[in-house]
Parts: sequence; structure tokens; C-alpha cells
Amino acid sequence: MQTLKLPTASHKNFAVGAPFAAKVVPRVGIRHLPVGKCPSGSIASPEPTTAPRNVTAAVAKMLHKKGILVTELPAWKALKEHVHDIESTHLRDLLHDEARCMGLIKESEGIYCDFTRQRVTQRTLEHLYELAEQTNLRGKINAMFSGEHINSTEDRAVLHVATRAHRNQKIIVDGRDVVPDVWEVLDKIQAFSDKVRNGEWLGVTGKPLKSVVAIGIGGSFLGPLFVHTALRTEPNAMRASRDRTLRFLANVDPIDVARALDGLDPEETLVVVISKTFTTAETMLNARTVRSWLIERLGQDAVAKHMVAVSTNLKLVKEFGIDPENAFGFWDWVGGRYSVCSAVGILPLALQYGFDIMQEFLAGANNMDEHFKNQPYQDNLPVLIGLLSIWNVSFLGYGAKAILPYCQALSKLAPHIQQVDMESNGKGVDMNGVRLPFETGEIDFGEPGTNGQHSFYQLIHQGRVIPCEFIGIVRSQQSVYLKGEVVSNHDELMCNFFAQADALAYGKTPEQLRSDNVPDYLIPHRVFTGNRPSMSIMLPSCTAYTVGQLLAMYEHRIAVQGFIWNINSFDQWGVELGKVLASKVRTVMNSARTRDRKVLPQDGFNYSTTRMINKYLEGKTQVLYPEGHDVFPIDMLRAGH
Ligand SMILES: O=P(O)(O)OC[C@H]1O[C@](O)(CO)[C@@H](O)[C@@H]1O
Repeated sequence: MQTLKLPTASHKNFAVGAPFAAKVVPRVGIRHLPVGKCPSGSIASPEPTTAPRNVTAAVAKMLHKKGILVTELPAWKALKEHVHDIESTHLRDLLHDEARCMGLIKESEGIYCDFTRQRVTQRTLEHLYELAEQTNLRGKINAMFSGEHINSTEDRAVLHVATRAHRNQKIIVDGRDVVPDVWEVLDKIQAFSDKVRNGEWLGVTGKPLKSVVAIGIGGSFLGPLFVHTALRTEPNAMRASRDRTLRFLANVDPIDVARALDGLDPEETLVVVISKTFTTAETMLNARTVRSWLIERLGQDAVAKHMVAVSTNLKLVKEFGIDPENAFGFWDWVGGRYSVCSAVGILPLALQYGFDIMQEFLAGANNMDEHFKNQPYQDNLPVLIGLLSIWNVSFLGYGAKAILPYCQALSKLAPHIQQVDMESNGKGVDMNGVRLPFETGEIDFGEPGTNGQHSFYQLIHQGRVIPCEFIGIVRSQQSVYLKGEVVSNHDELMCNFFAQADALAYGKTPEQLRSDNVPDYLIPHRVFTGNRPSMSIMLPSCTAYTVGQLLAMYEHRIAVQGFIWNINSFDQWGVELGKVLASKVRTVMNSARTRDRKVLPQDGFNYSTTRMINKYLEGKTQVLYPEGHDVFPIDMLRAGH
């Protein structure tokens, strides 16, 4: 049996390896160790440094800028001590304090946020503001907006905010105003989407293109899917998308191909291949598969009329066979998971809903960007939400959060934020490559209310403590009121929205249960401890504009958390290793399934993987790939015939 050897990665600012015991050295400033092998075979991280005790806030900020770990800052230590104060409180009591509650309800940009059910007092917030100060939060926000290369491991600016800038704004990256570039692409999207929608751009057989299949994965899929799902039943968007279809194809699983194409007429279908790199294995295989589907039915010329692309890699787009004229660019300073406001989202969504509606979405996101950039911490929604999350994760020890929109249209918010948050903040080292002595990031999950109530709410009421984010809407996209019913359907939904937050906060005591005549033997089972934190966010409506605001608010709160933890929220090295290993398996698979058989499963894999691969290879009736023709799933054959 051979042992699997994992490749090691190295980068000038990036260190990998097994957790390396961080020594605390009694001096100020970061010490960069030469990157070298530890006895364990891993690569050493630079060592952390500590602050002298009792430094002033200004000195702490300066030390942080020099690389001191956030845990060494006086504000962090003060928050650690403050945990004891909070542990002696219960939300039941905190909610009785009206003065406290008044200070914890914020209304800004039409969004109403209620933080009263967080396990915090005014003192907690003051400590958190101090932590923001000492970690130079304002300076880091400004650095992001001014195009500094804050994504240090990839040496890139982080400027998704530029993708939704007004035409007259100026945003400089490396000495160049990028807003005209952004608008050049937006204008091109407008012209193209108008042509497709009004039938000026026709398919190769002369039919209008009414269906769009957007192929992409991760950030090239989840954000656009979230916005599409949010707008599908919004009255203006519904009107604008009548008789049009937008589908997504993300998974490399051929079942997803069959589902995405099921029932579509290739003559009326436009395919948008979306990939920042244009190298992502799943997306490129799906793109080749759908290209083959089009060519088989419509001939080689179909590609020019039925396939367009969104990418930063226009060279590979051309090599794939898509006319660069039909490619929509974006830039390396737009991270994949932050790219929904670039052509990644705006092209497929404008094809479905028209450019005007997408402009409203961009305006909403821009409104939140300006708010984030300009408002003081005390009134700044992403800053407040981000700081409260830091408190919940790093001080109260709640490692997960539930995103619970009481709005079916927002059903894809949680999956989108799951990627944005977990890919951004799931890191093990700080900006200087120092291994962190605490866990960053949060485990995000969620479902729309009330569906979630009948699924996992049991656990959040009586099991683990998971801070909840309830999102409610004042005016529903779709109102229903049945004569004789106690409340309208949307009011019924919102009754649950209001009730759940209080149920989590107050719980139910044994005394209350006794006075409700609950038998003694059932009391322990029916006690709710309460004291479970949540926040409630209310939007006036669910429109393109407010969806833009909500998206940007979540993006920025994630950045705030990363800035405070002093991690790089904008790289994603953690996704690389699996890709490398998959490629090794691919070589074996190809060899086993063709007559060449040069590489066998046992080459380079451990016992377990070898045995599993062998079992898989044996388990198929058709052992070798067919020669000389493509094979499509049954549904794809049916489609278009
Ligand atoms: O747009 P691309 O280059 O195909 O990448 C897709 C996704 O893959 C990742 O790089 C890793 O999952 C994401 O960050 C990104 O959104």
C-alpha cells in the first residue's frame, strides 16, 4: 500500500501546515520567521507578539497596525472580562430596560433593525466600538474603498463596491478611475439584453431567445440565484419577465445538466457561461456539455448566436469558441463571491428582468455602500451587525448563526451568505500569517420562515444556542386576504416573525408551566431556558432596490468581522487542496475507463481511497467509455425533439 502524499503550498504571505504552537514573545511588532520546515513537516507560521500591559487605546491601535494579534489588544481583553457581567443577565430582564432597548433599535436607509434581543448592554457596545477603534476598522474600510491592495495574498484591491458605483462617482484602483470601465460593461449589457429581449438578436434558426441558462458555480451562481429568486414574484419584475425563463446550471453532476435543460428548446435558448477564471472544472465541463447539446441540434454556427460569456479571462473565452464581442468582462478586484453586481449577476438578470430593474438593484447596493462608508459606528448597520457577530462568536462562544427570512422570495439568501461568509472568514491565520489562537468565521445556515420552524427550530429553542437573524418585510410582494380569516396571509407569516424572537429571548420557566397546569413529569421537557439571542431586520418591501441594500449590508458585515479579526476575508486558499486531489483522481479514472490503463487506482492513494475507487469502478455495468460519440442523459435527448 502506498501512502498518499499531500502537496504543500507556499506563498510569500501564506503559510500552511498543522497547527503550530504559537509562542508569545515579549516584544512589540511582528516577527516574520523565515518560512521553513518544522520538525512535523509542516511550514512554520510567523510567531505572534504580545502587547505590553496597560497600553492606551491609541498605542493599541498603533500596535495592531504593526501586526499585534487582536487578542492582545486592551479592548479584546476588556470584552473577555465583560463576558462575566453579561453571563449574570437574562434577556428577559434586559428587555424590560426600555432605555437600553431604545438605544438598540436603529432605523437607517429605510431598514429597521432591532438589536434589543442581543445579549448586550450599552457597556458591551462601548467595548465593541473601542475594539473597532483599536483594530483600525475605519482605516480598513477606507482602505477598501480607496482601492488599496487589502487582499494581500493575491495582491489585489477589493472593490466590488465599484461595480455598483453611480456613473459620476470616482473610484481609483492603481491610479486609474475604474468607474468608466464598469459603466462600459453595464452599457454593453444594457444594449445586448435589450436586443435579446426585444427580438433583435435571434437564434441561429431565426427564433427569439426566450430562455437563458446561466452556467457557473460558487460566486458565479449563488448571488445571481439569490437575486433571481428574490425578484421572481416582485410585481414589476414579474411583468418584465413575462414569457421568459432563467435557469442555472452549477453542479457538475449530469443530473443538474438534465434538469437545467429539461424541456428547453435549443432554438430559443441562450447560454451564458459565467466564470471569473474560465478554468473552473465544473463550469467548463458543463459549458462543453451544453455547447455539444447546442451543436448537435443546431449545428456549429449555433455557438456564435447562442453562447455568451462573463469572465475576467477573455483569452480563454475566445479559445473556448465564444466571440470576444459576446463576452462581458470584469476585473480581478471583484472577488467571485462578491461579484453579483458585476456582469456575473447583471447580465443573466438583465436578460430576464430588463436592465432598468437591475439598475434599481445596483442603486440599492450603492446606497448601502455609501451608508457603510460614511456613517459613524453607532448608526452604521453593517458595522453594528458585524460587531455583534464578533461578540457572539468570539466572546459568547456561539459559532453558528441562522439566517431566517420571513419571506419566501429571500429563500436563497442563506445559501448565498453561506458562501460569502464562510469562504471569506473561515480562516486559520491572521493577515501576517500568524496562526490564530481562536476560531474565526461562523457556520451559516437558514431557511425561510415559517418552513424552518417545522424543521430545525426545535434545536434552536431547546438545544444549542444559535443566534438568529430574522428578516421580515412590511409589504409583501403578493398579498392575500381571505374574507373571514383572522388576519391576512402575510400578517399570519409576520405573527410568527414577531413571536419567534420573543420565544427565544424569554423562554418559559417551570413556574409558568406549573401555573398553566402542566403535569410535573412534563415540566423539564417543556421548559424553554430562553436567553437565546436574535436580531430582527425589517425591510419596507422586497424590491430590486431593497434586495440590493440587503445584499450589500451582509457583504459589509462580513468584511467588518474580517477586519476586526484581522484576517484576509478576500482570498480562499482553503478550496485549493480538494481541487488538486480531484485532478489526481481524474487521471486514474480516465486510465481505468479507457483502454490505456497506464495509471491504476493503487498508484499514489492510500488503502481506503484505493479500495473505494476500485469498488466504484467495478460497480458500473459499463466499464469503458463509449468511443466515437457523445452520451447525453435521457432528458436532454427528449429536450428539443
Ligand atoms: O468564477 P469561477 O472562476 O468559475 O470560480 C467559481 C468559484 O470558485 C471559487 O474560487 C472556489 O469555490 C469561488 O471563490 C468562486 O466563486
